[in-house]
Amino acid sequence: MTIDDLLSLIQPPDHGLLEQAQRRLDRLTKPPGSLGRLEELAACYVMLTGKLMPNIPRAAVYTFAADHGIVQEGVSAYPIEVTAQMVLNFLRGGAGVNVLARHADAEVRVVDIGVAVEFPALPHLIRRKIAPGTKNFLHEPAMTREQAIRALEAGATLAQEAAREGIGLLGTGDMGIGNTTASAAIAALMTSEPVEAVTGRGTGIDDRRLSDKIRVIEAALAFHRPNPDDALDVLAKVGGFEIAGIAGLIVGGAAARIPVVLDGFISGAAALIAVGVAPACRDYLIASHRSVECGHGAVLKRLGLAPLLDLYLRLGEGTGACLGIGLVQAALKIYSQMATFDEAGVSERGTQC
Ligand SMILES: O=C(O)c1ccc[n+]([C@@H]2O[C@H](COP(=O)([O-])O)[C@@H](O)[C@H]2O)c1
Ligand SMILES: Cc1cc2nc[nH]c2cc1C
Repeated sequence: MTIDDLLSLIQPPDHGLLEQAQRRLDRLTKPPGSLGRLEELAACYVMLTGKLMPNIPRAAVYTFAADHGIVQEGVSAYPIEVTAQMVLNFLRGGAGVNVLARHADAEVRVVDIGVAVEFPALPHLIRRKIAPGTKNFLHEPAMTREQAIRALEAGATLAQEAAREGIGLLGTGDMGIGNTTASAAIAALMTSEPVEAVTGRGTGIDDRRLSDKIRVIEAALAFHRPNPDDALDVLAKVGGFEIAGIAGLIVGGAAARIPVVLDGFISGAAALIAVGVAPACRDYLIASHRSVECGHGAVLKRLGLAPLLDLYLRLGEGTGACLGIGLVQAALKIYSQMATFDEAGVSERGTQC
């Protein structure tokens, strides 16, 4: 199914269901609203999925891995080989995202959508490579428009397959040395913030590399002049394959009525692309956390999302998404397992106050 086909499938949320869910929450044995954003999460899940009494959903975090030609400009603290090495770590279950996914009872699904290394057939690696890394976008477009569309469609198809398997909650994750540079370029364009306001230290670069990174992004944007009203143009000129895959997962998730829990800065940049391509998918997004990466606040503001957590995370992989998934699951357990005032024989508030 193409992205254009999916656009027509994204349904606007049913606000009547939001009210019905809130009425149930208000009958539970607690002062109304006292579980704060957990109540909001449960009611939103009901509204988005159309299920008034949902089961606790099976959750899957998709960690999209890809490489970036822009690393030739010295924009990361780590060498490009780390992307492929971390893919193997994910597959062995030893990375941060694996640990937090186990904690949240979520599955990690690792997707090679553009790693520079050709992997042998490895159990559980989802092979969707569009190309062995992007081009260096200081000098040429990161990818062709056709590649951008194929990467988006690969992500969207994964979401649709997940829906058919009965997955009821999706998480986004990324692995790609150099991808905070691509994400900052997208963030600057799509939030209209100056490059220096949305460019951070990524894996931990020093002051000199940070100012070089800012200059590289400014030069690339001046060279390509991507059109911020054309998300595919932005993605193709300065994006990355994992960013495209995540954007596709979001669009496909929304089309299948599955809420999508976003990870950090890279997932935020991907969400800007997804919303640019399909504005209606914004409703299906849940921001797990606000990353240390300095552009993430502006990205979330532009998306109109309030992060659930602010834990000074900056790992990526889907680690924050796992924590967010745990909160959605907690919210749905409250919604479905807490006793009502009637069931528990607890007195509701009288009129005396
Ligand atoms: O998720 C985030 O907010 C985040 C912030 C900083 C770095 N990262 C991770 O670090 C890698 C990119 O950093 P860099 O410095 O190579 O651009 C990539 O694999 C990301 O998953 C992730
Ligand atoms: C070790 C390492 C793990 C990561 N996970 C996501 N990005 C990463 C970058 C590095 C360098």
